[in-house]
Amino acid sequence: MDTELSFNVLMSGLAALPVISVLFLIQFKGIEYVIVKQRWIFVCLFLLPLSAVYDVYYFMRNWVVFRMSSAPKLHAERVQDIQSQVKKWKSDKSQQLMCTGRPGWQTISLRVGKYKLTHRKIFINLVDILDIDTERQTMKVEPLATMGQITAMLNPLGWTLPVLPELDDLTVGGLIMGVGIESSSHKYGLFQHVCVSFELVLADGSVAQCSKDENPELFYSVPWSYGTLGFLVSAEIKIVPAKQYVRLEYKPVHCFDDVSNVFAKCSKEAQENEFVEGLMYSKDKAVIMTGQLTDQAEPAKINAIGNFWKPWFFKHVESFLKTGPAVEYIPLRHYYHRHSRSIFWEIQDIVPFGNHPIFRYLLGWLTPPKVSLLKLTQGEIIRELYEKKHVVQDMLVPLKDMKSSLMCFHDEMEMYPLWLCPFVLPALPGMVHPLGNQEELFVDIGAYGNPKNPNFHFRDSTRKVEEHVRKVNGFQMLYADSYMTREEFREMFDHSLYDKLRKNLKCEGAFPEVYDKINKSARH
Ligand SMILES: Cc1cc2nc3c(=O)[nH]c(=O)nc-3n(C[C@H](O)[C@H](O)[C@H](O)COP(=O)(O)OP(=O)(O)OC[C@H]3O[C@@H](n4cnc5c(N)ncnc54)[C@H](O)[C@@H]3O)c2cc1C
Ligand SMILES: NC(=O)C1=CN([C@@H]2O[C@H](COP(=O)(O)OP(=O)(O)OC[C@H]3O[C@@H](n4cnc5c(N)ncnc54)[C@H](OP(=O)(O)O)[C@@H]3O)[C@@H](O)[C@H]2O)C=CC1
Ligand SMILES: CC(C)=CCC[C@@H](C)[C@H]1CC[C@@]2(C)C3=C(CC[C@]12C)[C@@]1(C)CC[C@H](O)C(C)(C)[C@@H]1CC3
Repeated sequence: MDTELSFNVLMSGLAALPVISVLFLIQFKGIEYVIVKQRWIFVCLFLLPLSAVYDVYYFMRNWVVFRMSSAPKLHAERVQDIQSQVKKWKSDKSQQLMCTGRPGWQTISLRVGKYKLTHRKIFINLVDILDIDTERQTMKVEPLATMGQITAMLNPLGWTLPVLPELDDLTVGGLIMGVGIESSSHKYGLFQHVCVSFELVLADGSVAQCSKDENPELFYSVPWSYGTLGFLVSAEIKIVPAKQYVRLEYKPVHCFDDVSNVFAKCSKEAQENEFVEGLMYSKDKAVIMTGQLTDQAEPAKINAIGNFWKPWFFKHVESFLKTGPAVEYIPLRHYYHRHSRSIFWEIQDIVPFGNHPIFRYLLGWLTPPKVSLLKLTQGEIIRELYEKKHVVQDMLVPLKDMKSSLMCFHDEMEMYPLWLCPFVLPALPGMVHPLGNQEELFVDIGAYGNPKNPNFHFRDSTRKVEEHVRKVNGFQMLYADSYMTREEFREMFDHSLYDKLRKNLKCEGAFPEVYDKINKSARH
């Protein structure tokens, strides 16, 4: 409690600085100019120090929990607490639907769900790593454990997750209930495909375990269900041996056709390539990267890209378009969190000079600002600006349709860099599976930034891309804005098993449907 109090006092103290500078600027330039164009002042003076305080607080809290070895013991108690909250909701005969109590601003998604204001909040305080079983090669974790926390713990022990989505603050619960992907997904599938079992608290307050052998229908329906079948309270996830470095090969490509050809070839070589990723810098310029885990590195080629004074990763990769193909050895954890420091390339809009060596050496150690704090403090003007002039979309399309999909993105939006990440989609039951009954290679095309197409319209252009994705039997990631109607959404995502389970588990009246949580009008 004392720590919480000092944390709050510190936050209020830090708040005073930027308020004074912002007030000073408003005198001369007007509020909108200051908020939008000079966001870096607020970010550098306020959010960066605050993000560091936030990190230190959680680091100390985790350290205490670990020292007291109390996490596994507390798990059962905390699950009981969640059960009693759900049972209380039931006995109240509440008309409200339920959602998790995690505030919308804390999540790694573009918007805040409006339902957080009206639904009954169930507080899930489950933040710990419970067990690592190196014999069975699994780890048991609670849903609020983050990717940063998991790599910090697992990698020094010589283990890692086969699929480790790169932003430090992504949570296990969010990645399972939503979707998680990484550059190893062409080999292992999505985050859900490296999960072995789930433990959930259901709408009647009971606890259910599920895996591919026990309660399989529930197991296959949980991913992409966005908390609408029950509350996740733990998950068992596969782990694999880690090595010290990733041997990363940069392959620059200078022609549109070659982008998809080289990318497809590398993605199909799952035995040779542990990691495959592409960054596309214009219609005909891209760098395709392939990586292998290794303990032997050529010392002259080691590059610790995660050090705060190093250039942003996407800028570093771009330089190979000029200098030609190359190989580097990157420490494993630096590789995993390679896009964290520059929040992919979103940071360049927020701190435009952030990649300048002077900034990196002086203040780089404070970056990145926490996405949650940026979200909390963005205000209405920036929110609207991001809605109308900025795109954040990840479209998952079959690899065979990659070329037409890149063309569609180019025609509708013309925005670069684009993130290209291959993944294998097994033919398993659930909301998301390939059209036939054979596993298929897909690619995630991630577009984050400001479109250059002068005819871009945030709703119309996104709807055209959504239409293309449905046509090729692809999927939209749902953490960003979706403009689909309910019918279009049902056409994209297979609801047959989901509908059956919602009926069996008496979810109507307890949880909203996925569409009611993710559609544009449900979010602010
Ligand atoms: C055997 C063992 C058991 C453990 N058991 C538990 C446990 O029961 N419960 C538990 O919560 N933790 C547990 N931990 C994890 C421990 O809290 C982390 O190892 C510690 O938080 C990070 O230390 P580090 O010096 O390796 O991180 P660093 O290498 O200094 O971290 C670098 C960066 O990683 C990210 N990061 C690091 N830690 C976190 C975090 N906690 N959350 C988000 N991002 C982070 C941040 O971006 C940070 O800047 C255990 C660790 C070990 C080795
Ligand atoms: N590389 C990648 O794969 C990336 C993935 N993402 C996306 O970010 C999101 C994850 O962000 P994060 O902030 O971790 O998660 P969120 O808090 O945004 O949670 C995402 C959804 O999962 C539900 N959920 C979370 N925990 C539980 C739980 N314990 N029980 C029941 N439902 C739960 C939430 O329900 P509720 O609404 O009730 O809170 C919400 O609908 C995912 O949607 C993911 O696709 C983003 C960036 C990169
Ligand atoms: C599948 C993969 C790799 C997805 C990567 C998605 C990231 C690029 C997204 C996730 C959250 C995200 C939408 C976010 C933003 C940028 C793009 C992010 C980081 C920012 C920081 C942009 C600036 C905005 O003012 C605001 C702070 C609200 C958001 C927060 C979420």
